[in-house]
Amino acid sequence: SFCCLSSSRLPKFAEPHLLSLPSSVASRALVVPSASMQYDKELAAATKAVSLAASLCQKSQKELLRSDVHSKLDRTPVTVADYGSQAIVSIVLERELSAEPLSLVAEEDSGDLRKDSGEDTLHRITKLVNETIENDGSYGASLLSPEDVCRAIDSGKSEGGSFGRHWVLDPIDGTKGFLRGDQYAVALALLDDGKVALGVLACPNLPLASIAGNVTQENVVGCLFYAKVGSGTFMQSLDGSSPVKVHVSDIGNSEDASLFESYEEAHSMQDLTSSIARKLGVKAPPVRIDSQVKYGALSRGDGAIYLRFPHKGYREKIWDHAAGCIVVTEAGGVVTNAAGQPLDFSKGRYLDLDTGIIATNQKLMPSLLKAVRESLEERSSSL
Ligand SMILES: Nc1ncnc2c1ncn2[C@@H]1O[C@H](COP(=O)(O)O)[C@@H](OP(=O)(O)O)[C@H]1O
Ligand SMILES: [Mg+2]
Ligand SMILES: [Mg+2]
Ligand SMILES: [Mg+2]
Repeated sequence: SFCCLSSSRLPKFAEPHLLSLPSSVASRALVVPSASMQYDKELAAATKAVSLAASLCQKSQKELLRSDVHSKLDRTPVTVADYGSQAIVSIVLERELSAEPLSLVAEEDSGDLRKDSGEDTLHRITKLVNETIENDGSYGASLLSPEDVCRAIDSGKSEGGSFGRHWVLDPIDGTKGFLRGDQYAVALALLDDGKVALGVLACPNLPLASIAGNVTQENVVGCLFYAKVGSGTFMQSLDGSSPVKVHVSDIGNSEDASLFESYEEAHSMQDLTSSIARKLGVKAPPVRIDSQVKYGALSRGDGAIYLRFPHKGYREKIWDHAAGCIVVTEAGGVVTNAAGQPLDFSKGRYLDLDTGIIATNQKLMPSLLKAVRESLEERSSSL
């Protein structure tokens, strides 16, 4: 048995305003959307897509068998839920926004599923996707074939770039956390001329109440964060409670700050992050969480600093940060590279990044940047 979002429980907060106008008004060519209405239609579609994908992931996480885990060429894991989530988001965006051509930059592709060895997996993914769409009920009963599912996954092959609109998707961010039964996120953002215009982050295992200090009494889990440029960041429960506006921590004394980093030791140089924490006088031990859930938790002030310093040679992908970045910045935070410059999402599928990503509030940023600079200098002189 499992629980799925019914369409009536899907979030309704971001319906396009034009839909409620008489058609004579809606069809008038010269209706210029006000700043607050801009991207409303896209945000509604993104929220629906991510909510459905999250329900697919929740169902799959419960049923997950070892055999559903595969290794990609880069030896990172991928599951039926990663593929299924990507297919769902692609299909929902396509159906909800059919007026515009869809450019999607997404992590997975169907290469392995189209091999003989992938046939069984593809069938399980197709079943998951069809069940999720059927449960939602808003797209009738037409069943998708395995080929439809592969095509939906492969619409994520766009290269992005600095012109026009591109959706950016991580169907499951934190696959390793997902496999452990820990934190993971479905992360979707829209780039417009190289800048993040909106972001939606589903965090199916994140408690609704604060996880500050790494403890929570709350047993209600499943959060959805969304942010639109210039409009703030909101959070609601994944099953559709009314949204609340969130804000980053207002801590100004770094000693009281708590610090997030990757759960996976291989994803960040923890000797460097502990040197930074020492310089800042941070008292609490770092809180290790998988995926962009760190950005979500930061946006509501559960912690004050996120440090990410991958080992040399690792190239960060835009889908690992685009949604999280706008969720934090619209909540009043700052996300930069190690030198304090904003992240540049306009360079294609990869972030053009030298060293590291840091996120915090405005008050702590100057001392954080100083600690980062000193720790990096000490490191390079000791190597
Ligand atoms: N060696 C490495 N260094 C840094 N990041 C890595 C990495 N190997 C994988 N990753 C990325 O780290 C993401 C998870 O983030 P986190 O470290 O915050 O939990 C992974 O996303 P996926 O799980 O979507 O593949 C993957 O893109
Ligand atoms: Mg991956
Ligand atoms: Mg990822
Ligand atoms: Mg992923």
